[in-house]
Amino acid sequence: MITDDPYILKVEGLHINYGNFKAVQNVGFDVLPGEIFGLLGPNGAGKTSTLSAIEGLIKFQSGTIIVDGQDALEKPLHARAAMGVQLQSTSFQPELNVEQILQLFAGIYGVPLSKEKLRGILQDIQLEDAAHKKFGQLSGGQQQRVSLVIATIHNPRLVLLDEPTTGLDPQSRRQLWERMEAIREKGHSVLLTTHSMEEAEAVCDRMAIIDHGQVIAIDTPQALIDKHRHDPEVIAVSRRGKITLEDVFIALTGRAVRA
Ligand SMILES: Nc1ncnc2c1ncn2[C@@H]1O[C@H](COP(=O)(O)OP(=O)(O)OP(=O)(O)O)[C@@H](O)[C@H]1O
Repeated sequence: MITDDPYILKVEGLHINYGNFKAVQNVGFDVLPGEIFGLLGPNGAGKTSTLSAIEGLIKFQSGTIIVDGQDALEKPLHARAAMGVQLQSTSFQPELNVEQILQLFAGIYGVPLSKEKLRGILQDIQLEDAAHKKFGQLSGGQQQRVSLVIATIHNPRLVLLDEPTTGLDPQSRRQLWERMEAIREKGHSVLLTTHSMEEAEAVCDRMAIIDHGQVIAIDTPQALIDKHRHDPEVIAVSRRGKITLEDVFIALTGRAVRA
């Protein structure tokens, strides 16, 4: 199915079950070109499951996922070519060094990688001196930079990042935000999951809050605050007299800690 819809990703009526457990129920949202879109939700809400279904890594029971105008089930290769996915560190062969990993993935995506281009990439991610280090020997921030380069090496229109800044120091986190914004400036899009309200406010153009496998709100971070700032529950959870996105999030998803 080819569509001329304005979005780069459209998810509709997505249901994901693990056995009898309904992890994702009727989830729907879309991501526009040149947009950074955040998926937020408490632990176990269904964010990673949703991302994994979009990436084609897990089967879903029903629903539609359209990537770059094509149904991801009907045209999985087209969908994958349009997407860049951040891999887990366990996806990298432990015996390969940074340079070899970049060469390997450039080869997989059919991207020519001359010595100059490779050097340019390493310079850009400040890893010239670590080119011969194995992935596991890199710091968390360095690993994150390599993962993002690999996810974007084929210049995909949509980049999917699952909690990309968890564990990063403020400097690395800022740099990653700037890299996401550079993707947006090209007119490409980022879909990320995060637990950080600060991150959502700093970089997300729009966000969806997912709870118990269902989308309970979609809007810009500021619009969510403005819409709910007078809700009694939001006022009740607020601290120091200031209403924040986190207050709105906790009021909407409840104060109970998830398993
Ligand atoms: N392979 C699986 N088998 C069974 N249950 C699973 C599986 N993967 C996830 N789940 C369950 O599905 C629900 C949604 O999990 P998911 O990882 O998508 O949530 P999440 O929002 O990404 O959570 P977190 O913020 O903790 O990463 C959870 O209850 C989880 O325990």
